[in-house]
Amino acid sequence: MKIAPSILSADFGKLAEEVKVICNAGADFIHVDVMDGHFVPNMTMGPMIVEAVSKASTKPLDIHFMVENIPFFVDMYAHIKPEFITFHIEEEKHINRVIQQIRNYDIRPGVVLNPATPVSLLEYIVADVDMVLLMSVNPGFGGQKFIPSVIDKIKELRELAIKKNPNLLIEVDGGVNDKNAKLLKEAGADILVAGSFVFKSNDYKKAIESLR
Ligand SMILES: O=C(CO)[C@@H](O)[C@H](O)COP(=O)(O)O
Ligand SMILES: [Fe+2]
Repeated sequence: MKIAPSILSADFGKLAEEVKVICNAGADFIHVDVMDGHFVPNMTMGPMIVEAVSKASTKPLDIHFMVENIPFFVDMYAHIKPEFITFHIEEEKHINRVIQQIRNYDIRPGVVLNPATPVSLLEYIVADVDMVLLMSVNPGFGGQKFIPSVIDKIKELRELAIKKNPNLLIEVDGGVNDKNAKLLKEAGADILVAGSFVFKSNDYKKAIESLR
């Protein structure tokens, strides 16, 4: 199981230090939540801050866009060279075009589903992405309560992936903790994002290990 701590819950007053510490504590990826104040009612990090995070990080970045006008954001953040860029399908009319736009930068594309968005919408997309991120909270904020219906969605997506994209990575984001991590793994998740569970603990390494 790979763990991607979300720096949304880190101390932004010492962000570079937090990134270095979390990398040494065993993070596999650094999950970066980019919010624009339109798609979600919160704003987070512009490209200059994400670039500073990337410079401090020894692990690849996993950028989660919660934004409108996705192609504009892809062009604005691509030079940072994250491992993944994921975007919400609820927002994009031309999903295949954006997937290709991300690939043209040699970045691995993924799509994100809100908790109420059905897996069936992925039938003709799943073969074209490297990752699907299933939200287990409504996006916008860290520290929210886990929505358990994501467990059935992971199982459904794993079935679809077996048929259409056996290498697909399934990532889960929102309210992940040491109580639900095992269920998420058993359902078929490959990568767990965790913000408050890791960054609000006194021992990041122990918190990451407990999720794994
Ligand atoms: O994308 C988001 C929130 O919209 C997440 O990545 C959060 O940052 C996860 O935080 P926790 O729920 O783990 O505290
Ligand atoms: Fe996220």
